[in-house]
Amino acid sequence: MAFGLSLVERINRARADLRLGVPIVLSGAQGPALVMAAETATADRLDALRDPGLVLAITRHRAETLKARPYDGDLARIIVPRDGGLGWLRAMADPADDLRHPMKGPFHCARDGTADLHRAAIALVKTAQLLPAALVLESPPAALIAGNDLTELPFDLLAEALARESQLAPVVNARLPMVASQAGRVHIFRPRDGGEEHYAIEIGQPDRTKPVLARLHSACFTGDVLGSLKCDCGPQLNAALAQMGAEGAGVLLYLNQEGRGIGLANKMRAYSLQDQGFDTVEANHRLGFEDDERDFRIGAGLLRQMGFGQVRLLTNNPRKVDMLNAHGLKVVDRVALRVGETAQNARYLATKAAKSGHLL
Ligand SMILES: Nc1nc2c(ncn2[C@@H]2O[C@H](COP(=O)(O)OP(=O)(O)OP(=O)(O)O)[C@@H](O)[C@H]2O)c(=O)[nH]1
Ligand SMILES: [Zn+2]
Repeated sequence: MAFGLSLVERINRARADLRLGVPIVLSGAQGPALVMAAETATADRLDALRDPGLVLAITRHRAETLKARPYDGDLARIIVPRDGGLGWLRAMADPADDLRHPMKGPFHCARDGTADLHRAAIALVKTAQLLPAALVLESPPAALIAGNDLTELPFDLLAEALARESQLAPVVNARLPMVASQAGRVHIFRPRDGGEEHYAIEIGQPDRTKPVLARLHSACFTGDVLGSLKCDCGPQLNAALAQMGAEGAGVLLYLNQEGRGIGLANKMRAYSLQDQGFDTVEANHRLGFEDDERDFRIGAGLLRQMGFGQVRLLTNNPRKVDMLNAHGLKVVDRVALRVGETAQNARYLATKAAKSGHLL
């Protein structure tokens, strides 16, 4: 292994930079481009980037709300107006004040050239769990790059690197007696790509030659820890563990994909939009996200790595069944998990059934 930084290591550095409001460089055949996340951009750096060619890349979902033209299909490249300051930028990225200030346009959108660079910039900003909006300046003045020690990524390799299935290394496992079962064991897995750690809770000693009772649970701080009434996550977590305890065997994967993969801060933004009347899917879209940003391959990879080939899957989500079947697991049975319905989450559950294909 070379001593210098690998692409994955550079990507992690770039992610940290973007979260801090530091620009990064995407370099390609057309020369370098500067990228900065709209959410964390500072006024000084925005001023330094100001140029007639400065573009704000947003996803088609955000563009739809803003009534900007997504000439590139999945995204729009809005030319940053000369008087577009930090307030304008934040309001473009963050829908919090959309209803109070609905008319932000008209916008001029770029349609020449390709948007591959902008697409890669948005993907990277998303993996930093920031709002999916990125400032992009192609062909920047050399003085902005030279000597500024900015993290540089080869843009042509970026999309593939970000889409690659993450490999998880087992770190440690230890016994954990729980209310649901005395015979609990927690395994910690760490992705080699620098992403979030994920956990497996093994109950008893499941026979690897038979289908195991399994659950893929996505982290929900509000539901799992705080007892939120807005979703059914906490009761689902406890019911799944209880069923595994009662049967004496099972495996629950606790995947750190909070808010269906958008992170807790963005989920709270979505909750705030839900208080303005939007449903769970509409709220994600207004923020610029897909309704589900989770990488379901992680669960399949973890189960395989732990030696499981067949599962009885506790879920109401047919996408989880399809994903496991497509990635080397055999779902021999889907076990429904309907618990924790409240007056406050009735609309949320109805929306998941109507729009996300959840089974009632
Ligand atoms: N973005 C967003 N995420 C939410 C919202 N409510 C709950 N979540 C997240 O949704 C995820 C729920 O995941 P799961 O329990 O795996 O649920 P599921 O995909 O509905 O499937 P099953 O529970 O298996 O039927 C968690 O990551 C929660 O944090 C919301 O309104 N917006
Ligand atoms: Zn939840």
